[in-house]
Order: sequence, then structure tokens, then C-alpha cells
Amino acid sequence: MSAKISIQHVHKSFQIQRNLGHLKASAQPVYALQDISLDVRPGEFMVIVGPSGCGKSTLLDLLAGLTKPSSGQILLDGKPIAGPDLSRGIVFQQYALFPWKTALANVEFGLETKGVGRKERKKTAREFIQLVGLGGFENRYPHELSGGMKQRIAIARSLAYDPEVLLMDEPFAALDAQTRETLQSELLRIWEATGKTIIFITHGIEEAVYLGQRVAVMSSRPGRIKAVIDIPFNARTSGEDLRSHPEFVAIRHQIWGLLKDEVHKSQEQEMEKSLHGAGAKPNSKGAAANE
Ligand SMILES: Nc1ncnc2c1ncn2[C@@H]1O[C@H](COP(=O)(O)OP(=O)(O)OP(=O)(O)O)[C@@H](O)[C@H]1O
Repeated sequence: MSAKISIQHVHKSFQIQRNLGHLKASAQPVYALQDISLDVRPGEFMVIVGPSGCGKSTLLDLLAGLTKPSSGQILLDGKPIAGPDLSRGIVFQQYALFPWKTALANVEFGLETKGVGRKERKKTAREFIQLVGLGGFENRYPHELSGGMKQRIAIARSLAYDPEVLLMDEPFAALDAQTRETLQSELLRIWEATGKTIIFITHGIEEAVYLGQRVAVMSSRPGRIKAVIDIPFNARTSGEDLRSHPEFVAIRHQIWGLLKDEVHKSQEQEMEKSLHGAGAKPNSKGAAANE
């Protein structure tokens, strides 16, 4: 089966200006991603997990078309991603709703951009608000909704204009543990109902194993794919307590084994960065080409 999304040898570096006092400012590259290759199948739920600062959001921005790789390419249905468009919906950690619009109007927004007529727009927006379990809250404003409800609306908004791929950047990280778990199982239900391809980014191992059909584990910066793990649970949405299942615990342990050193390295990098400024040295000779 051909890939829905094909990430091929992607490198990404950023040029940052360092202020050297009276000397001329010098540009120093930050190597964010190094030789990322990953194929995501149509309808797959792919989770990318990695330590803080390893380049997860950078990768998501590339998938969204918000930035371009320094080298390598990303294909959607075999065609290079040229910029942001409605084929990919994005849900961020911060809810990114318009505070002056009601829940319904927020969900209608993407449809408006797509040129869908008013009546059809309202109908579709109501259906997606139902799908995320918020029927009856259509006329509430964001400030009248809890964090979990706002994130449900953000998901409804991203799904309403029918993107082929849903990109999710730590969408539940700001929520309390119980709301997060509820939304995780809701998301699996929505994924089953819609058949969308989902790429979900997190630094939570448990979240990754619970949600993903496959989990790509990233290294510390420059981010590389360290391993891709198959998650062999077929009955995620059956309602049984998967998290305490011995196989779940074993895979969680396996992923932590892969991540442990990366988390320590990334903590050291963070300390180095705050001591010596933003420009950290690449730690590999084969690092990214400059932009
Ligand atoms: N526009 C930019 N200019 C310079 N450096 C950047 C830029 N965007 C990201 N970086 C650097 O690239 C590296 C990867 O950042 P990114 O935000 O993608 O990591 P992350 O894995 O999403 O981190 P977190 O989990 O903490 O959100 C970091 O060192 C970051 O400082």
C-alpha cells in the first residue's frame, strides 16, 4: 500500500543570530532534525514521541507546510507538500479558538474558508460538535467552556472541513489527567468513526502506547527516528482497561528504555542552552544542510 505521508531524508536547521557585543553578529545553525524518514499509511494512527526540544514541533510544522525542510522532502499522496492547505488539519496544545466566536462559529470557520454555503456550514458544524460530544454547547463562547471542551471544539473545527490528515501537536498536554484520559479514548472513537490518518505528537509514553498503532521514538536534538514500534492492540476502543494490561506495561517499558538516555541528553542540552545562549553545537558530523 502506498504511503499517505512519506517523510524522506528530512533535515531541518535554523540560522540564529548570536549577538557578540561589539563584534559583528554571527549566524549559527541549530540542527533541529537529522535525516528523518518515515512512511505513514492511509488511515493510520501514528504517534511520534520524543524528549523536550528534540524537534517534534519542527517536524509537525513541516508536515503542515508552515516551514520547508532544509533538505529532503515530504510527500502527501506522492506529491511534495508545498505549503499549508485544507488537506491537513492541525490541533495545537493551546486551543487556538477565536474568543469572539461561539463554538458553532469556530467550527464553521474552516468551512467558510472552503467556500461552503451558510446553511450547509451550520449543518456540518453541528454534526461535528455532536461527534465530539458537545451537542447543546453550540452557542457557548470559549471562555464559557472548560479546557477539555475547548480542545473538543478545536478537534471538531479541524475535522469539519474534512482534511485527509489530522496533525496533532501535544493536544492534551495542558489538560488535567482525567480529562486527558477521557479525550484520548474519545479521540480513538472519532478516529474509528472518520477513518482519518492521524499524526499525533507527544512526550507522554503512556499516551503514545494507548493511542498509536505505531510509535516513532525520536532521539534528542538533532532529532532522528530512533525506532518505530508496532503496538499490537486491536481492541483499543473496546472499553477494557488497556493501561494495566501486561503487554501495555511491557511496551511502555520498552519505549522508556529507548527514551531514557535521550531525555537525559535533552536535559543537558537545555542546561547548556540556558548557560551559553540558544546556539547549541550539532553533535553529529552528518548534520543538516543549512537553510
Ligand atoms: N524558529 C526557530 N529558530 C531557531 N531555533 C528553533 C526554531 N524553532 C525551533 N528551534 C529549535 O529547534 C529545536 C527543536 O525545537 P522543537 O520546538 O521542534 O522541539 P520539541 O520537541 O517540539 O520541544 P518541546 O517538546 O519542548 O515542545 C529546539 O532546540 C529549538 O530551540
